[in-house]
Amino acid sequence: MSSFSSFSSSYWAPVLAVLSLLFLRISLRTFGGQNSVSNPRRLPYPPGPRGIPILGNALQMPKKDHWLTFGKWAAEFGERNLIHLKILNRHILVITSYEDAEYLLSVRGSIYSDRPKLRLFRDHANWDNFLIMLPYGSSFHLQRRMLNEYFNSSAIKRYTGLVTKNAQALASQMIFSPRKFPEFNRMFIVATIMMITYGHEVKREDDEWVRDAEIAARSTNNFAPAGSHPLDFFPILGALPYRIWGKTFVKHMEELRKGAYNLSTKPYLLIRDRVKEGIAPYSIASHLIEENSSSDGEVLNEKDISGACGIIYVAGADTTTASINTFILTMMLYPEIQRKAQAEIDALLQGERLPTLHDRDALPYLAAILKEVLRWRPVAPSGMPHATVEDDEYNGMFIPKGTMIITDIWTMCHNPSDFPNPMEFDPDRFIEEGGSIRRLRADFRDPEDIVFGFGRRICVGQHIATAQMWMTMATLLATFHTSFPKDKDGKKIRPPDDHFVATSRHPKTALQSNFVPRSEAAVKLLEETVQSTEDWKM
Ligand code: HEM
Repeated sequence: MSSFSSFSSSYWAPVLAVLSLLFLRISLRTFGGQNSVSNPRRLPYPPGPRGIPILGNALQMPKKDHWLTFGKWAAEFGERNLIHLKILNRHILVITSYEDAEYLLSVRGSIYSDRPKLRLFRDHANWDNFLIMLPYGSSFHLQRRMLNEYFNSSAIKRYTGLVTKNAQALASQMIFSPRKFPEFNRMFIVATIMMITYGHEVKREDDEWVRDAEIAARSTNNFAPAGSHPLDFFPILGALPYRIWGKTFVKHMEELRKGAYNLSTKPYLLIRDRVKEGIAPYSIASHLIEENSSSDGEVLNEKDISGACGIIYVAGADTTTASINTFILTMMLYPEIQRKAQAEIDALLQGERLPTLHDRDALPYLAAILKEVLRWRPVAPSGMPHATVEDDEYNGMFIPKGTMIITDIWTMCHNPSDFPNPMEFDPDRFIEEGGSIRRLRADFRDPEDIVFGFGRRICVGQHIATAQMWMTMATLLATFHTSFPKDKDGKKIRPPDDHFVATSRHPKTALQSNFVPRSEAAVKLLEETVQSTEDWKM
């Protein structure tokens, strides 16, 4: 799901024409309802580019890759690493430094943990129970507690067998279908998610559950960037019939509503029936249903259970898949780094077995590659917006209630003071070597503290995401060499430079890569391991 609200929707043209004629600034405040500013000490807003009356900075907002513009603005205006923008009645604060993000979103978390009101999604399309959309309140706390029980750093140990099995299954597919990495990467990441969440086994590429979820996740793209439709700015417009926005809008709204149903209500009802019949395998959904069932069979908190389970696919599939694709891209771009990682694995395993998650601490160079993949092309470059629930003052600046907070993860990950030569892919930046000792440096800024967001809304799935990434990376490195494929003239087929511009949206074209087994022994070991692996049970 697109994560940032800007002002590029085509729906705005007629609205603006009417607005500029009809609305005075004061009436914007009345309709928007977000701007009841009390600033008795008349403190300044944080610095930022100068806007124009009524529209504010709307026309300066970049159409794409806004994080790059934020970085430039930070250098120009943001000597304090904060940039203030205003679009119509909405205040926006962009935070470009790790320290400020950590302080405001964690230490002052009681003020900064709301989400902007994505009214189109929440009020008009039934996405109101998905954790990622929830306001900071009781449902938010309940769903965080629910998911934390299954995804905290120690809980995810119970998925070790499943994550390992699926990484090995992915690698074994590369023996026969070396050109289909993107498809199988996605399938096996989703297989883990579906098994953990619903106990559903994904066996084929065209699995019905995956297809439904995929269509549902895609239906959000018609309204990207989320929060940018006139309905989000002026809820009063919601009283008008949808057809005033055109036929396509009506169709896209139907798809969005169906998407919400297919992602949360449909699988929930199915698992609830199975629990009642006593035939549901253990899963997050079945366990939550059992935990919340009263003695007369009624299930409490149904909306929260279905929302918490539904968000796992939306938030976890694209992000993890895209990160692994970025890893493959870096291995093709930097073959010497690939060889160094393989040498580290070979030295530990001696070709006698495949890696397991227990080997993580013993392979510091691989850990460094994982961190560098997350940093170099963060999949959520401007995070998910937070919002403030009350007025705040920070370093002599005023931050009004209802301000949308953008964490500019891209700029933080490319800050040259923390990461010298930030555009270089250089895992060695995290490593110290001396004699026969190689270990992760203790004194570096850890990208894992940035890319998963901040404070009370920090990513729920960060531990399972890095476990899936690590396991896939280690297994592929142990068994295959990957390189750019060549065209009929022997020229390397490289994706365009902006292929992985780092959003969790899908890449423009499928990543082509050429997987060649490192040796016959590696293939034999892989096949034997896959055959001897038993079905996984939670
Ligand atoms: C490499 C993979 C991933 C990355 C980089 C990532 C990154 C993020 C970021 C930046 C946020 C926003 C945090 C904030 O608001 O400050 C987030 C939220 C979230 N993530 Fe992830 N994520 C990843 C994988 C996953 C997975 C596998 C799951 C599922 C288990 C997941 C579940 C969530 C949920 C539920 C939220 C919303 C939390 C809330 O609103 O309170 N993520 N993630």
